[in-house]
Amino acid sequence: MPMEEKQRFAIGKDNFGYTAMHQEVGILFFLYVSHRPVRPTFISSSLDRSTQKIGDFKESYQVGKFKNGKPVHPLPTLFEERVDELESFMKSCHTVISKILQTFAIGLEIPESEGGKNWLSDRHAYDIPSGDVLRILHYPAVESRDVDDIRAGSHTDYGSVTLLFQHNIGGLEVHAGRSRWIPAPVLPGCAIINLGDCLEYWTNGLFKSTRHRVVFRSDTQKLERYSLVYFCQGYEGVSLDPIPSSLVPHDEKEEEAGRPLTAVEHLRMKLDASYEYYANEE
Ligand SMILES: O=C(O)CCC(=O)C(=O)O
Ligand SMILES: [Fe+2]
Repeated sequence: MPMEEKQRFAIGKDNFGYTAMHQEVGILFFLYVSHRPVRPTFISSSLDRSTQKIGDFKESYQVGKFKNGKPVHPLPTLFEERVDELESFMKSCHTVISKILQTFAIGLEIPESEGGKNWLSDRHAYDIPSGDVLRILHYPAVESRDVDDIRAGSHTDYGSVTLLFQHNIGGLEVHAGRSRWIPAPVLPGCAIINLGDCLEYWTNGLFKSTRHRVVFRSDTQKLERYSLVYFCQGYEGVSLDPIPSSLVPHDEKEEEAGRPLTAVEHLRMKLDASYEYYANEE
C-alpha cells in the first residue's frame, strides 16, 4: 500500500486504520486491581520503557466488524476490493470464538437460570457494537538491530479471546509461569488462542490474560513476517463484574462499591496507554 494511502487512513481514537512502525508499544497493566472504573494512573501500569526504548518494529491495519455486509468505516482500495473475503474471514473467526466461549461457560458451570452455556457468547454477539477488530500485521525485515529491539513488546490482549494466525515466520513467545518465555511455533493449519484481560476480570483471576511478545530471531530477522489477529471483545457497555459461577471467586464488598468497569472503558484505558499519538493529540 502506498505510504500516502497509509497516512490517509491513520488510526484514530475509534481504533480503526493504519499504525506505523514504532507507533505502538507493548503495554502491561497489572490487572485485577479493581472491577470499578479507575483512572489509568491509579492502575499500576508499565509501558516497559526500560526494556522497550522505541516502539514495535511493525506496522498494522485494523478493520472493524461489518454491519449489514458493509464496513463501518472507509477502507483503502486494497481492502475495499476484498470486502467479501474480509467479512467472511472475520465472521468465521467470530464463530470459532463463540464456540470457545460456550465451552468456557460449560466448564464454569454457569447455571441455566443465569444464561448457562450462552452467558459469555450472548455478551459477544456479532451484531452488537463492540471493540472487535481484525488486525493485519506486517513486521519488516531488518538488516541490523540493537539487542533490545523487539518486533512486538510484551503485552496482554485487551479483549476476551484472540485468534492469532502466524504466517510462516515464528517469533511469538508466551510467558509461562512467572519468569520463562516459551516459543509458540508455527504449526501449519493451526491458530493460536489467547485469552485477554476481559476474561481475567470476568473470572476474577481464575483465567489468566496471557502475556506474549514477538521477538527477533537471528535466523529470521532478515525475513519479513506477517500475521493476522482477530480480537473479540464483549459489547461496549457490558459489565466486567465476575461471572455467576460458583467456581469464580466473588468479592461481595467490591461488587457493592459502585458501578462496575465496562469492556469499552477498559479498552479506552489500554489504547490511551499504548499509542504515542494520543498523548500528542491532547
Ligand atoms: O504477530 C503476532 O504473532 C502477535 C501479535 C499480537 O500479539 C497482537 O497484535 O496483539
Ligand atoms: Fe497480542
